[in-house]
Amino acid sequence: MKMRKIAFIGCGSMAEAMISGIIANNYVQADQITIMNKNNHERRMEMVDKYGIRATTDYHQLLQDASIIVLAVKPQHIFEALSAAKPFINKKKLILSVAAGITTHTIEDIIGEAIPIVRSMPNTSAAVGKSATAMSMNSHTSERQIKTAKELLETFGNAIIVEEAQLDSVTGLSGSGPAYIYYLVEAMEEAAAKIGLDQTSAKALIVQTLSGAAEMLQQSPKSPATLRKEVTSPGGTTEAGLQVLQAHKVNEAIMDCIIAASEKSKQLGKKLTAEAK
Ligand SMILES: NC(=O)c1ccc[n+]([C@@H]2O[C@H](COP(=O)([O-])OP(=O)(O)OC[C@H]3O[C@@H](n4cnc5c(N)ncnc54)[C@H](O)[C@@H]3O)[C@@H](O)[C@H]2O)c1
Ligand code: PRO
Repeated sequence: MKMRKIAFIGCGSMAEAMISGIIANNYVQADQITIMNKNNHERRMEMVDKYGIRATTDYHQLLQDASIIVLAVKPQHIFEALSAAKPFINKKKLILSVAAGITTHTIEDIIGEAIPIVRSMPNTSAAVGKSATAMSMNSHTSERQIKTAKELLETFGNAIIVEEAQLDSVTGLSGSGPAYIYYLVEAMEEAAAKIGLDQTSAKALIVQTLSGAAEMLQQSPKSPATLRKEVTSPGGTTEAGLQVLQAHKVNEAIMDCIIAASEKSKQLGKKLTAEAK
């Protein structure tokens, strides 16, 4: 177990997903994590009670002993949060941002100092230790700090290192990705009800189907297209279903969806960079 202290600026859904993974994996003791949010006292207390972590409303208290500062506020609140935190940030502390679209350059500009920054994009499956995370870092981040950040991110899933320019694409693909899957499941549940299946049976069948398909994709050397063809008997039921997806151009819709999300990540970054100047 590491002795370092971790401060979370922002304690919403992404921070909670990360904290639960960090604690479940004994990366640090719960009381080495301190959180702060904007003004939601109840939420802070809920997190303290649930995880045994600390909470504060004071930036000095939050950051004075922290060696890792996790930035987990919405992109539009980064400027405000970092401006308040700035007096307590120095180059000995590692900033680990999860904010969509916000570049390490923008963070450095707001702080006004050359500090180590890791920018990452996890997803909410961190809550069950299954996040697909990508990370990149600025040139002030040491090898040791890169290792530290990767280890921390790996407490709640897989983490890969990418070029920072690729992080907006990662955001559109896997950062937002769980939502696309949940959207699909919502539709599958509605369909199941329409064709006469009860909710409990439908949920069990859908979840096992998803997890089985994910396991196949992981374990089998076959491509997704080959695996799809193996389910699709000529003239059979799957073919009848897939024809409807093709008629609705669902593959194009999915591609457009991921492109739109990654474009939005780029725009969020540009907007904040412009505002920060
Ligand atoms: N939710 C996701 O699926 C997901 C996935 C990957 C990355 N992210 C990124 O994580 C970040 C947080 O997203 P979220 O979904 O957890 O949002 P959220 O709205 O659930 O949480 C945001 C938190 O920031 C706090 N906050 C706002 N302004 C603040 C300030 N000035 N000082 C301190 N705290 C402040 C809020 O009180 C809240 O606790 C975003 O930047 C988002 O891009 C989210
Ligand atoms: N959730 C955040 C958003 O929707 C970032 C990736 C997933 O902006």
